[in-house]
Amino acid sequence: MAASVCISRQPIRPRLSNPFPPNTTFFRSLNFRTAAAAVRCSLRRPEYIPNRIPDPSYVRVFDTTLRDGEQSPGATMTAKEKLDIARQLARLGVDVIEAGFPISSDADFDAVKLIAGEVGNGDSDHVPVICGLARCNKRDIERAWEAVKCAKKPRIHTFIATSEIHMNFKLKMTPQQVIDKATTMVAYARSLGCDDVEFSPEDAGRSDREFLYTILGEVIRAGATTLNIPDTVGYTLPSEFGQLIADIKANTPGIENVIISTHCQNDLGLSTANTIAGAHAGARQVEVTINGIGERAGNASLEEVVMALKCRGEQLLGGLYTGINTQHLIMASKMVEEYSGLRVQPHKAIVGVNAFAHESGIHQDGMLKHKNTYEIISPEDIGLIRSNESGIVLGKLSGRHALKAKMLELGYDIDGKELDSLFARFKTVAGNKKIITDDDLIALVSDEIFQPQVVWKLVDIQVTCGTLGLSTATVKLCGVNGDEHVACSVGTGPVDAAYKAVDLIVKAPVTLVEYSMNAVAEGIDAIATTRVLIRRDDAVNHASDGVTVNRAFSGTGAAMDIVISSVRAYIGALNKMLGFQSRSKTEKLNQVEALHVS
Ligand SMILES: CC(=O)SCCNC(=O)CCNC(=O)[C@H](O)C(C)(C)COP(=O)(O)OP(=O)(O)OC[C@H]1O[C@@H](n2cnc3c(N)ncnc32)[C@H](O)[C@@H]1OP(=O)(O)O
Ligand SMILES: CC(C)C(=O)C(=O)O
Ligand SMILES: [Mg+2]
Repeated sequence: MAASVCISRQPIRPRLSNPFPPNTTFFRSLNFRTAAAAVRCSLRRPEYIPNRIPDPSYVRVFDTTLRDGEQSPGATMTAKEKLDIARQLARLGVDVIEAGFPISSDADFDAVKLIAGEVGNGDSDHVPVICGLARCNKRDIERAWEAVKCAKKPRIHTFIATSEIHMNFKLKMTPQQVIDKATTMVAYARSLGCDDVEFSPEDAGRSDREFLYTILGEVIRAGATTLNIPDTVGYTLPSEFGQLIADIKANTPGIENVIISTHCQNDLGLSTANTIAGAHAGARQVEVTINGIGERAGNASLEEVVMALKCRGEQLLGGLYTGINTQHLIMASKMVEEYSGLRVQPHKAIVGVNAFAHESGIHQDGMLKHKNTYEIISPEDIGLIRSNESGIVLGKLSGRHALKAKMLELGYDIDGKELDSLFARFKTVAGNKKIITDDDLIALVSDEIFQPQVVWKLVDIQVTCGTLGLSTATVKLCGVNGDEHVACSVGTGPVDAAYKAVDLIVKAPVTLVEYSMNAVAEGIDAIATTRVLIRRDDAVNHASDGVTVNRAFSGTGAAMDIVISSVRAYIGALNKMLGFQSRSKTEKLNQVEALHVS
C-alpha cells in the first residue's frame, strides 16, 4: 500500500557557505589567496598616469568590445547599446574603454562622444579612460580627439601596419614612410592636447623585429605613452608572443617610459594564452573583449584573461593582478551577448552556460562531497547565482547521488528502493531526452513513487490510429500472480481504444470521470503527465456489506508517449480502487473475527 512508501516533502536545507573544510590547509591557503587578491583588487588600483603604473604588478585592462568587438560580422550596436555596455564596463572596473573608431561613421563618432561625456565623466571613485581609434592620418586623429576630448581621461589610439606584407600590398609604403607617418601622427595627436597616446604597429606578430624596435623607439620619442603589440592575425604561439614582448622590452630605446600592451586575435584559438604570456613577459596592459568577440575568430576574452590572472597570477605570474570586479562579469557577458547578437557557446570558459554545470555522475558525486573537486572558480566570483548550489544538471550520465540531491532540492527525500526505482525510470527518460527538467522529475516521482499497491501492471501496448478508420489498441497486462493477459479493442481514439482494452482484462466496471494531460516541459520530447479520475459503476452492491467503495480514485502517469502516459494513469487509478476494495474487505473480516473472539 501507499503507506509503505517512505517519502517526505522537506523544506530545502540551508547550505554551508564555506566550501573549504576548516582543517584542510591546502584549501585554506587557496581560499586565502583568492580572498587576498580580491581585497587587493578593490583597494589598490594604482593612480592613473598614462605612461607609468606605480605598482609594477598591476595589469591595466583595456576593453575593446565596442571597437574590435563591433568588427565581428553582424555585431553592430546602437549608440544607446554601446553606452549601456560602457556603463557596465565601468562597473566592471576596466581601466580603458576603446569606445569606437570615430572616423568610421557619424553614428560611431556620436557613440564615442556620448560615452566620453557620460561614462568618461562619472563621479564614482573609478572613471575609466575613454579611447578612440584612428589611422595614421590627420582627419582620423582630429575626429578621434573631437569625440573623446570631453572625457576626464581621453586617449587617442593610432595605428599603422609594420609587417612587410601589409606595408607592400596594403599601404604601398616603404618602411621609412611608415616610420615617418607614425611619428608625425603621434606627435600630431599630442599637439592637439592629448597627453595619452597609444600607438600600435599593426601585424606586429609578423613584423621584422629590428624594424619594430626602430619604429617603436621613434614613436616613444614622438610622445606615445602606450605601445600596443598586436598579433593582428592570431598567428603566434604563446612562447613566441611572450618572447616578442620580452624582446621589445629589452631592445626598444626608451621603453621604460611607456606601457607595453598586448592585443591578441584568436585565429588559432590562442589569444588568451598569448595575452597571458605577454603579461608574464612584461606587458602591463591587455587588450581584450567581453566574450572574446572581435574581428574574424575574435579577440582574447576579458573574462578568461582576468580570471586566469586572478586564479594563477599570485602563484605563477609574479603576483600580477587587475582592477576588475569579477562579480560583474556574468552581467557584462549577458549584455554583450544580447546587444551584439553573438551567442556565447555553451562550453565557453567562464561565462558559457555549461562552465559551472556538472552532468556526469562521478563529477556530481565529487561536487556534492567537495566543490573544489571539479571547480577551480566559485560561480559567485563571477556573479553567477546557480539555480542549484552544486551546478548539477541531470542527464543520462548522472548517478544516484546527484539524483538524490536534486530530488532533495525539489523537496523529496527519497532513499533505498524508491530511489533505485526512480533512478531506473530516470535513466530511461534521460536516455531519450536532452534536458531533464525539474517538472520532468516531479512527474516521474508522482508516477513511480506514489503508486498504490500494484494489482495490474502495463507490460506492452500497441496502437494504430489516424484518419482511415477506427483506432485500435492491443494491451498486455500482468496481474498480481505474474499471469499475462492480452486484449484488443477499437475506440474513438487511441486512448479510448487502449482504455477499452484494459477494461476487457480488468473487468471492473468503472466510469472515467475526468481525464487531463499536461506536457510538463517544453519541446517535442516533453514528458506528458496524465491524470484520470474513475468511479466504480457497481458501487451500490458493495455498499450493502458496509464497505464504502463508490468513491472516486485518481491516477497519474508520465511518459513521453501520450498513450502510454494515459494508460499508466488509468491503471494507476484502477489499482488504487482495487487495492482500496480488498483492504476494506480485509478490515471488515478482521472486525467480524474480533467480534467472534470477544
Ligand atoms: C586591424 C584592425 O582591426 S584595423 C581597424 C579596422 N576597422 C575598420 O576598418 C572599421 C572601420 N572602417 C571604416 O569604416 C572604413 O574602412 C574607413 C571609413 C575607416 C575608411 O574607409 P575608406 O576611406 O573607404 O577606405 P577603405 O577602408 O576602403 O581603405 C582603407 C584605406 O586606409 C588606408 N589605411 C589602412 N590602414 C591605415 C593606417 N593605419 N593609417 C593610414 N592609412 C591606413 C588603406 O591603405 C586604404 O587607403 P587607400 O584608400 O589609399 O588605398
Ligand atoms: C587596430 C589594431 C590594434 C587591431 O585591432 C589589430 O591589429 O588587431
Ligand atoms: Mg584587433
